Amino acid sequence: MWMRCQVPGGRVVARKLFVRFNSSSKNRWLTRQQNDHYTREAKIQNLRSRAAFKLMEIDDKFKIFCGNTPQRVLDLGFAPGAWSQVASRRIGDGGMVLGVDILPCNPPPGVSSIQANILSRKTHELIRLYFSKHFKLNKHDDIHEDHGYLRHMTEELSQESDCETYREVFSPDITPDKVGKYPIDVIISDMYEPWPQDSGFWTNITNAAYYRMANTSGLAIRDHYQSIDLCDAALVTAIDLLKPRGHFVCKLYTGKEDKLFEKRLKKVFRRVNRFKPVACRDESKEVYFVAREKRHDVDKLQVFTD
Ligand SMILES: C[S@@+](CC[C@H](N)C(=O)[O-])C[C@H]1O[C@@H](n2cnc3c(N)ncnc32)[C@H](O)[C@@H]1O
Repeated sequence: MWMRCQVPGGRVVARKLFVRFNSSSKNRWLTRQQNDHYTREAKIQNLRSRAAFKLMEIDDKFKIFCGNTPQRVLDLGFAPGAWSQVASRRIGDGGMVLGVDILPCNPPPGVSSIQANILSRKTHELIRLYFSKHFKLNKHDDIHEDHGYLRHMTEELSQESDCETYREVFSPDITPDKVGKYPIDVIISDMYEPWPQDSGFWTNITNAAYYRMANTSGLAIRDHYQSIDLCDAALVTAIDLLKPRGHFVCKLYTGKEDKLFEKRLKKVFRRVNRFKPVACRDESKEVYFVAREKRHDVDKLQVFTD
């Protein structure tokens, strides 16, 4: 496989990438994928990954989406896009789905996306702008060229400040608060390990290890703590942007701090359930928290004070 890399001095060169698989673990992985009912079914239903079935189960049980109401949905860690597909099929006509992922990924039809790190404040601003101004992030123009996302790096955006899209997004004459302080009805977060990437390798953020958040390591403790960080980031997003009575779904790799995270959730939401969909692999340490009916007047500081 060839990869484009930046070398000191800024030059971009092509380098051959050698990936060595341990053949027995590769075979085990391939056999598991081929025999997996959900993987086959995802292909048949034109869904981007088997993860779609987890969200379907969650929604069937907890009724997160209302088919007859146009909801605004934020999908954190959306790539490759299966949850966004489920959300956009299950919300009412006129609803909006925005996917955010640190990796570049073209969103499914009807979904907009930002390539951005959820740990960055700039990302929160962009999410708010998207939902309040209703601009389309995946249209093809000079900012979104080729990739269907808006880059969140300030310096990149300011280089584009002459273009029409920049003015459309950031011009002060459009009221950002068109939909109020809390513009989102549902936040879903499946953030964790990167999906296997097959394009977009040139992108700075993909190759900059510093920005990459997590990758399942098989070390339960490490996976758990990194997962808790991402869950807290998703919860902060919910406190800041989710409307009162809104719903929140969040994946967690279980461990020592589950109870602490659940306690935080209970300060923000009236109803909190822990759920492991049948579609999760048995050996997986993941569970989902389904938190419904966000409380009014949540105090962020108080939520994170134990
Ligand atoms: C398991 S995948 C999500 C699968 C997705 N729900 C679907 O149905 O297709 C987890 C995603 O979280 C993303 N992610 C991890 N850390 C992130 C961060 N700090 N900000 C944004 N996305 C992140 C990864 O890049 C990866 O694509």
